[in-house]
Amino acid sequence: MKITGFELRRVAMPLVAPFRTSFGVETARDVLLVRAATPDADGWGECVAMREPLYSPEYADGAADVITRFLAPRLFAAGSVAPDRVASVLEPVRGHRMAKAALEAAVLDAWLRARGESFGAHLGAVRDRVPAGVSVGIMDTIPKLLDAVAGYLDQGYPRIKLKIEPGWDVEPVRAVRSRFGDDLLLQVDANAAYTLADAQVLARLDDFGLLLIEQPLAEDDLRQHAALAQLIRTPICLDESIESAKDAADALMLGAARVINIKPGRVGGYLEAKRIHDLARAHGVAVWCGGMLESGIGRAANVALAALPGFTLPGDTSASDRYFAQDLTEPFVLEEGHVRVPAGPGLGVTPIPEVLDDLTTSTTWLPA
Ligand SMILES: CC(=O)N[C@@H](Cc1ccc2ccccc2c1)C(=O)O
Ligand SMILES: [Mg+2]
Repeated sequence: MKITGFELRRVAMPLVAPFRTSFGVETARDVLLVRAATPDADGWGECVAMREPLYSPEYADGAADVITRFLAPRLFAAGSVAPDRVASVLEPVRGHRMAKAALEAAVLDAWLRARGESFGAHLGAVRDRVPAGVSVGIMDTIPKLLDAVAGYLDQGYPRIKLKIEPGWDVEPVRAVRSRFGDDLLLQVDANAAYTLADAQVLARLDDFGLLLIEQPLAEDDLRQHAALAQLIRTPICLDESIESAKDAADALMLGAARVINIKPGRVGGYLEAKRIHDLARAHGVAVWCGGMLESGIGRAANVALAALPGFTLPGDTSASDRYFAQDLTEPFVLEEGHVRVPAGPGLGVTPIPEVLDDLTTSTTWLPA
């Protein structure tokens, strides 16, 4: 695929409500979008890096810089690049997986639009809609948490994920479980806030029949997660720790995880995400699609990925209005607890020009 250039866009998207996790509070999404310009079609990719390197070492300005100075030039120098060659062309540049994932997704989207093939069809989707879970932030009080959960259940969300941290864990989970009953699909996400010394507290969560506990320990604590797995009954799911299929293989072999949260940006792209899906499936291990508060661009690709057969748990593929009053694309809506997989060529969605222009804070054109 001949690339004539990449456009980098920064887009400021206010959140409908502050979103608090163990690593901080977000009130707006600072999105880095990549548009791949080719003679046949334009393609879009979303870089999921946060504005600050609080979830992982990448951050939006850094991703824009590494794309501008090191990644885009390599793709231009490679001449015509097929989507499944992008990762190997960029491999000599160490790390920067979220930046690389955005470029690969934009090239893949352009290539698929030119061929009239959907993202889902290309990845191997077997469903035309996927169940959508919702991630609920840390709240000031338990009554406020219960109100928020009640609101999401009223909207029809089939799975609730609660952010936890030391001091906000057993009691909120106990309150949600006792208020909404034992049949509620309920899980927690610590975003690496605990250490092995907290095993006793984490073991108290075993009483609540959780689907999983996500990333209780540090992202480089693979051995410690394997030790924790011997001390608690709740299945451990890894997020931040899994940056490649190799990491997934290590985690499964070590017994550090029984479930994997797949985030295409975190693992370097949708093609690596599919490889992790295939590996987990071969081991009989469930995966689900995580979320990074993506706009409709990243959300469309995530929903297509979540339609693969091994995605047997609801993901954080919430409707657009979970985060944004106005999405960049036609909004993803919740219908009987599911969101539809776009069926059109490529992502099947495109940014709404007037919305994009209204929310864009900067645009950079990188000519081939
Ligand atoms: C839906 C969910 O919980 N996502 C992440 C955490 C997270 C939280 C806040 C974010 C703010 C800006 C960008 C990415 C973010 C990711 C997770 O699963 O761990
Ligand atoms: Mg997580």
